[in-house]
Amino acid sequence: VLRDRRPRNCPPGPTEIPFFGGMPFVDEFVADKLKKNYGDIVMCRIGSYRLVLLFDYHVAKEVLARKEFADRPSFFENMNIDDQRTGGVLLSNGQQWQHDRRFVLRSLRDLGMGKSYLEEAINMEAEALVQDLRLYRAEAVMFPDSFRTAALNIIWQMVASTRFDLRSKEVERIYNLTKGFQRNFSVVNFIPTFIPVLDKFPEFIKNKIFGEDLFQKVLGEMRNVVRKTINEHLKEYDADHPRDLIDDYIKEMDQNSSTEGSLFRRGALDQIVNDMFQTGSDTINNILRWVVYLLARYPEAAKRMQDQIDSVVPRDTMVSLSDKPSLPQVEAFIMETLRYSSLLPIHVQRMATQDTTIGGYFIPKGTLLRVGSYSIHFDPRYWTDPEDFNPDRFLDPSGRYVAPKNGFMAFGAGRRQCAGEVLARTELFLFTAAIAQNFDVLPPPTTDLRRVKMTSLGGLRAPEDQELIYRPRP
Ligand code: HEM
Repeated sequence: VLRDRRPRNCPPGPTEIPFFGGMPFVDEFVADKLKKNYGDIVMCRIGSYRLVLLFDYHVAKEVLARKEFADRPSFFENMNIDDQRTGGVLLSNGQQWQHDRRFVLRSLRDLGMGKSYLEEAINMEAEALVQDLRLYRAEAVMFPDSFRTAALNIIWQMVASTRFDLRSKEVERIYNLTKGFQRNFSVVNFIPTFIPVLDKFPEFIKNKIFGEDLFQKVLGEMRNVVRKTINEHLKEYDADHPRDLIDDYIKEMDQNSSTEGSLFRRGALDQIVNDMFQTGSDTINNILRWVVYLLARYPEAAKRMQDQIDSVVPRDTMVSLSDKPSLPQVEAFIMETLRYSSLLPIHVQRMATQDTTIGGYFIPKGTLLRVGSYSIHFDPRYWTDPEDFNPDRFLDPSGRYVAPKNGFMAFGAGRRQCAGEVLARTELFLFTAAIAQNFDVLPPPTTDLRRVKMTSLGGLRAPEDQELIYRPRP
């Protein structure tokens, strides 16, 4: 207990109980209270770990770029489906992470991230989405399943050359797997991770109390889906015609098969594909929920966007990336959606790999680190009237789009900045433009959208399920 005492000159924070720690769970509201009580750099205990939360943009940007904060926590490896548990991008560290991240960025770029091939694929999906929304005939419906399928289709086409029908049942099955963690897991499941002594309990007790077998079951199901897809690719692989990210990787494995210690390994590929699934579909699905919710809640902003689209693109033509410079209203709406939604309100954990300091405070090795992007995005030091949804904040007096200089943290920063940012922004632009061009999104008559609560499922902040009307524009 004595050894466990808080070291001197650590950042301020709530009282700790030696050995057991402090708070079990931090969401954006808890984080906001911590910021109000203790300032921009706060330390709290989560079980046996110490966690530093950063709430100031400049501090966060500087710290995220540092080498000693580039790692994810070591317990992330428990969620890795690689047999060596070191592969992939999101959960891994060190040489294998660098290697796999470089491969993923290169492969996504070669497959068209930000290029016309990708634009075609996204616009095909956007067109299918528009057709699907028309099928509801302006009746009030909950957020449609087609959002999640369209999102999954883009990443899955790049990774595995597969596209699903927007109402496919197969997608529901795959998607439920990626949601499995979120739906089935509460903070209780992670208690043994944070209080390692509990990990020594007998298996049946851990299963009963902490649902550990459920965790392994979901992980196993994901591993099966991923492995089946890769095995099919291995059978069909043609070295002269690589089709997608999996083929690109198989090619590298082939070419490096005689190199001893090559990091191109089957297990790493399993986890890379899993990463793409986990990071590439639900993020877009949830940000699309935000887009339609905000279109319905702020009809004046929607109208300004629609008027501009109509003045640039004929109604029967899809908006393209080359129209972007002429559509600052769309760009501004998207930036404000990213700020206002703060989709990842508290970013993915990093971990200090050595004793270090932040803002003059001592940070011991092994301390977890998270950035409170929700607090940063609503910080009056960087944003005027931050509680207002106001796309105009990104437009200059002549209506030109102006990128924010400070205070924006939606995709993280530094070495582990979101690997799919370009893809996400491209999807967001084309999907938002397609929906606004084709529909007036409206609340059902007696619904007050200001009352809609936000959920934080799996760490993604989004409006809870909500009926909206997608009325085709005349
Ligand atoms: C609006 C959508 C998205 C948002 C707001 C978002 C945000 C983020 C954030 C905040 C991080 C953590 C960065 C850090 O630790 O500093 C991250 C990591 C990551 N994102 Fe995204 N993301 C989005 C969409 C995507 C998409 C579509 C992909 C698909 C490829 C993707 C792939 C990844 C990966 C692979 C990582 C891990 C990077 C690493 O650890 O090196 N993200 N994202």
